[in-house]
Amino acid sequence: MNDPTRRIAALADPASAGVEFAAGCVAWPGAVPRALCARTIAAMEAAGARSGTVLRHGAEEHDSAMRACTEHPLAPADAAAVAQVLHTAGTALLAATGGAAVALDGPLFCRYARGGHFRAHRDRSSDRADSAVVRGRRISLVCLLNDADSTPAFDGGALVLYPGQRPVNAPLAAGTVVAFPSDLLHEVRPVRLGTRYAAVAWLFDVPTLGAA
Ligand SMILES: O=C(O)CCC(=O)C(=O)O
Ligand SMILES: [Fe+2]
Repeated sequence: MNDPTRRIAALADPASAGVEFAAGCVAWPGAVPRALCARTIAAMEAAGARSGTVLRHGAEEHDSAMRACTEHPLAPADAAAVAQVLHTAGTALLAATGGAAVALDGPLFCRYARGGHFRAHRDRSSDRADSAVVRGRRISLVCLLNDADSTPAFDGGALVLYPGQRPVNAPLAAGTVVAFPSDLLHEVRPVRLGTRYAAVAWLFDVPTLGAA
């Protein structure tokens, strides 16, 4: 058995465990143990698949020119450990920047086959037709579950962020958690070979739900 607890504890201090690779963007290498990555990929392959959508003015649309991947709904028990690591990482980043009450949306477990991609977009919406959860997104969290050196492996599929003048490639190795502001422009470049597996989640502002 792997021991995610030890890794989560290491995330409690983002300054020591995380690397700020661009303004406001932090990576925690090895936050999700490799064995958990492999188990999650197996669970994704065993789960159903639906083609990925994009949210436009309150509606989920299929647009494979914009986003080509499949989403795999895992049983809560299979998703829980990865979700907890993503939640802990996002909370650590928010704590460092002064955060409000937030909750986790996701994770979504996404599979990008050869040619799969997600063109430049922002995860946080300002369209009032979109849900409060999407309008309230503060921190985007991504954990790649495999990389060029894993089995299965893939090539291409870089996560490129646009925090300033120059694009920045997120340091995505299997098990690394990357956190960045949800209003930051970013894209997943096309997968050239193999299959890319990733977990994606968002911390969103609870007050924007209007329930408080
Ligand atoms: O898989 C990734 O690296 C990021 C995916 C993404 O940007 C998204 O799902 O919104
Ligand atoms: Fe995104």
